[in-house]
Amino acid sequence: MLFVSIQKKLSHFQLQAAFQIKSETVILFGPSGSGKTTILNCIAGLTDPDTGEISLDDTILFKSKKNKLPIQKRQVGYVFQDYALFPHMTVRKNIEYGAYDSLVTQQLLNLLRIHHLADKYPRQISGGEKQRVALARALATKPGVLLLDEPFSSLDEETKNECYHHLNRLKKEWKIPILLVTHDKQEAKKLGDRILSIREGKLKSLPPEAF
Ligand SMILES: Nc1ncnc2c1ncn2[C@@H]1O[C@H](COP(=O)(O)OP(=O)(O)OP(=O)(O)O)[C@@H](O)[C@H]1O
Repeated sequence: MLFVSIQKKLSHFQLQAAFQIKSETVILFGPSGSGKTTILNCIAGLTDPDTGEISLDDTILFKSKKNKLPIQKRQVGYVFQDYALFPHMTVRKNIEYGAYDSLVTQQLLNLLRIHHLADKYPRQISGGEKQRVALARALATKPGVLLLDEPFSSLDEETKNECYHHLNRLKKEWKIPILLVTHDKQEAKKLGDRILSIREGKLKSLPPEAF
């Protein structure tokens, strides 16, 4: 379980976030600049809260600026908005980078149905395929939590639906907490078990029916 209870002063408001995520997909939904990426970055360790606590199962990720786990030890899988694949590496090498063991790369290539792309470079594959490679790369480290920052925003409807299908399959097989940022109500409905709405750094829990 992921536990987050943090405070951080941002330029125009105070971020105050408190939530827990079990083996489920929680959507973080809110306008631009409301603090969504900052929450993900605090969990991943790319930025620090001012105060608060973040833990994953029995491991404390953050308790204070002096008592925190380094990024590489956090077991957090993070898929950024722009995928950030390494352009000079093949799909297989991208996934192998930081992989837990060599078997896992092949399993992920199969699971996400991208085995036929293993020897191609990112410039040679489509947006939806890149998206699946980015997911595979994040999962190759066997993370205890998966963070997704608007990963499907630049995809067409058909490719989005395909990615939703893969993500829902992953959720069932991996049983880890997934926190997904999106602006898209349909996406929130299709993927979310729960929805956290955020406005100026304050969170509110919404049932999916409210959408
Ligand atoms: N380290 C920081 N210190 C102070 N303010 C920050 C810091 N990082 C981000 N901000 C500000 O905090 C606010 C929230 O930014 P954040 O990137 O978390 O929003 P977001 O909800 O992810 O937006 P978007 O949907 O546009 O990506 C913005 O006004 C941003 O300028």
